[in-house]
Amino acid sequence: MVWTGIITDVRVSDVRFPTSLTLDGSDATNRDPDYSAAYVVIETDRRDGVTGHGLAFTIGRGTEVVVAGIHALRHLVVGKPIAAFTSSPGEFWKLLTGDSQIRWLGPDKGVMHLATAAVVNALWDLWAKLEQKPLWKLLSELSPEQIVELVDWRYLSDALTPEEARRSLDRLVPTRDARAAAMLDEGYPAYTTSVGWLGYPDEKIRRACREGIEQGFSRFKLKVGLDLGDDLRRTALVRDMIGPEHTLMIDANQRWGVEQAIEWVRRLAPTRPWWIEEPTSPDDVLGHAAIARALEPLGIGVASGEHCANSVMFKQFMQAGAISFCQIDFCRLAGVNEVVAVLLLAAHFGVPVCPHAGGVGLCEYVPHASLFDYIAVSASLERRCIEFVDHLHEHFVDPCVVRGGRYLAPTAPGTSITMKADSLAAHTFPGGQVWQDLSERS
Ligand SMILES: C[C@H](O)[C@@H](O)[C@@H](O)[C@H](O)C(=O)O
Ligand SMILES: [Mg+2]
Repeated sequence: MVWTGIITDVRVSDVRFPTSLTLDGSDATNRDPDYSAAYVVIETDRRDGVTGHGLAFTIGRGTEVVVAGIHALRHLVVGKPIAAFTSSPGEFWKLLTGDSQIRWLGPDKGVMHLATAAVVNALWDLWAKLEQKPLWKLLSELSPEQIVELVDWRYLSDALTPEEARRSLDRLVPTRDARAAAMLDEGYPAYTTSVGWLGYPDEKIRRACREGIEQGFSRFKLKVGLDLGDDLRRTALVRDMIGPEHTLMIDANQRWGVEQAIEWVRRLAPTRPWWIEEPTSPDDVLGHAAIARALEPLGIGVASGEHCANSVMFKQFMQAGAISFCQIDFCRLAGVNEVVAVLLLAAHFGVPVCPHAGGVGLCEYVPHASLFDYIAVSASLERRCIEFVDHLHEHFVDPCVVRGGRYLAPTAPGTSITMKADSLAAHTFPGGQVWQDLSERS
């Protein structure tokens, strides 16, 4: 279908939620996050008034810098026909990431990459709404050739060629429908991080574990990394609460050096964590590989990706055997196109993808990636689960739904990221009512 219409505007808001007041989202490095987003709305001249929404997740201060980054991309989008994106999304992605002057600010990393993610994902939201399909369905119905076209292969084809990717996608086409039906029936396995933010006192952790089990979760993630004594106590507490049959994961949010990570996690090993997440710098491929080698005999995997800058970095992590779980982030990578690139790489290297979703809007986004992965790319649920954090869903028009420890398949057209207008207005920084009230109180 060729969609008519011209993109007429890219509007951006700086929206922040004061989560630091309750320490929701806190970890050993990010001690007081205010879950925030640079929020984009793409407008067109179409009579149906359809708009494309997208966001880049941030944690408070600095959101204004991402907003400026999005403004810097305007000239690449405004005035373009919608069909320039929908007929060749891969070419459009290269245009957005390849501006001959802006590229100097990256390439493909940092603030401009976050800004690009918000814009790319807003374009996909627009397209999925026009098609009247949730994003996962739109992606899962693309042909293998169309999927391969989404990806910029320039820096990836030494590890995986587009022809190889197309052949493995081809093999799964006849069975896609059965997996899509299973997803609609059963949903996708989730794990919860809401039990273990670093700033939570023990009693709150106990309560959250009890609630998590009642809600049907079997996998629980706890923040570690600040104080070994606290970690020994808290990991034992969670293991005790969830019992030997359930799964515990731990997340250090980049707190340690390589050797320190190995020593610290060895001390926590008796509580049998399934993975240690972000043990060290997110850029240290060989450091992660060393940690992975040291912890493998203990049955502890290394997970990383929420700060992995781009698909080239993911390629190296996988080539080096440095991660046993790939945690794509829907808006740290430059949106859907680059997420698809990493899903293809992960399937090729046999690394399970367990998307990062600890933030505002990420739980809304990532089921689309995992459902598509299962239906069209990896066809496996083994060692795979999507993160769930139970915060701020009430601000979205089509919030994610998790039941019995599984994400239900999103059904509304788009990417599920459209925020309610009154939530957006109240949380806009610094002028929204919520921030006005807080500044009057202080
Ligand atoms: C600041 C954030 O809440 C992080 O702690 C969070 O993304 C976390 O690393 C996670 O894995 O969910
Ligand atoms: Mg994490």
